Amino acid sequence: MNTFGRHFRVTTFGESHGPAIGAVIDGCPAGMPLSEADIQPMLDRRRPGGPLSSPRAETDRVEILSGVFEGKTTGTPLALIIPNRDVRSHDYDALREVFRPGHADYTYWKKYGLRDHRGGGRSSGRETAARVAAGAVALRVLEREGISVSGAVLSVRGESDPDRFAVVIREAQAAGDSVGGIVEVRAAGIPAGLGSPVFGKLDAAIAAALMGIGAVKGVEIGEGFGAAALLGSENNDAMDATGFLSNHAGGVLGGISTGAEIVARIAVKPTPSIALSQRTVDTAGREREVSIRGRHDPCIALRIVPVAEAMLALVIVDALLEERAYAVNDASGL
Ligand SMILES: Cc1cc2nc3c(=O)[nH]c(=O)nc-3n(C[C@H](O)[C@H](O)[C@H](O)COP(=O)(O)O)c2cc1C
Ligand SMILES: C=C(O[C@@H]1CC(C(=O)O)=C[C@@H](OP(=O)(O)O)[C@H]1O)C(=O)O
Repeated sequence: MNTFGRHFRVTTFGESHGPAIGAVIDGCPAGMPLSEADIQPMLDRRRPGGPLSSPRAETDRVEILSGVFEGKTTGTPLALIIPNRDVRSHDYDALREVFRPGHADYTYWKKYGLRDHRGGGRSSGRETAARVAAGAVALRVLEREGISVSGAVLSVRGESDPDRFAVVIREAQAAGDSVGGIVEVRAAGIPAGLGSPVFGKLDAAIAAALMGIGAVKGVEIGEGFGAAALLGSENNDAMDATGFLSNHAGGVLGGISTGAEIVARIAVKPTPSIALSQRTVDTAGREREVSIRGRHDPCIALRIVPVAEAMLALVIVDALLEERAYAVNDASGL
């Protein structure tokens, strides 16, 4: 499955070491001003090449190929393309027959009987550039509705002082290792009433979207796992005439938005590709030792923030457009 959403449908395409990656969006409302300049800043936030990320030098320049006429969306499919500029695929020859522990090599091999060993093909975090491009378009739609999305790294390997993140990451990297972290995403300005009551609950859709990002191993909404240790009187969000007095629910009750901020957190695992020697097997089932070279993120949590924002934006825009599809026509008098 390479398509996400029902009303604002996003298909991503491309491999990490292919000529390009990109996204096709079907269902974007017509008449919205849109240019590459609306998408590029979010892609720049995700781009590799920073001091604490993979040194792969990608410019990640997006081009809109279709769906915009005279600066406005036409309501027809938007095609966004991002060329891959720095693949260096031969650096990955040693991995052709070896499964990297913690990566998707073994499962792709078992499922498809072949695999693109050059940076993992579509299992690469590189694919998330395409999601971010689509998410940036979703955010343009949401902005016009007064909805905003933001994200932040809460901790790295249990350390919650942002001034210590770089130290913790560099320490692990120097030892040939990697670290994980926790990231929070929020959406504000959400109207009450988005989502479905039974199947397709808004919180379920958010969890699936966030868990659908590589390296995400846990999702919680609002109080999340912490709610299990609270009393009902502590966890309930009491109300007065002005609205909710707290937001333990994280903005969703019964699968439907409450109108309060949506708050979700994700647990991001340590980067699987590490320089330390690890035991594995090859495609012939022989036992091997592997020490992974190449360009890898020492801490994916730092890079995942715009990706998580993009996925949350895609869920919300989809729920918003679904709501519009079923909206009562007040003018009809029915
Ligand atoms: C933005 C981003 C960057 C990533 N960078 C790397 C990386 O440099 N090296 C690596 O081994 N995995 C990296 N990953 C993680 C793998 O893509 C992921 O662990 C792999 O596909 C297996 O999927 P799973 O962890 O969800 O089971 C990255 C993921 C994301 C979302
Ligand atoms: C290229 C990106 O991240 C990549 C994600 C990734 C992985 O295994 O997920 C492995 C590395 O790719 P390669 O080994 O081909 O350099 C990262 O650089 C990107 O985020 O744009």
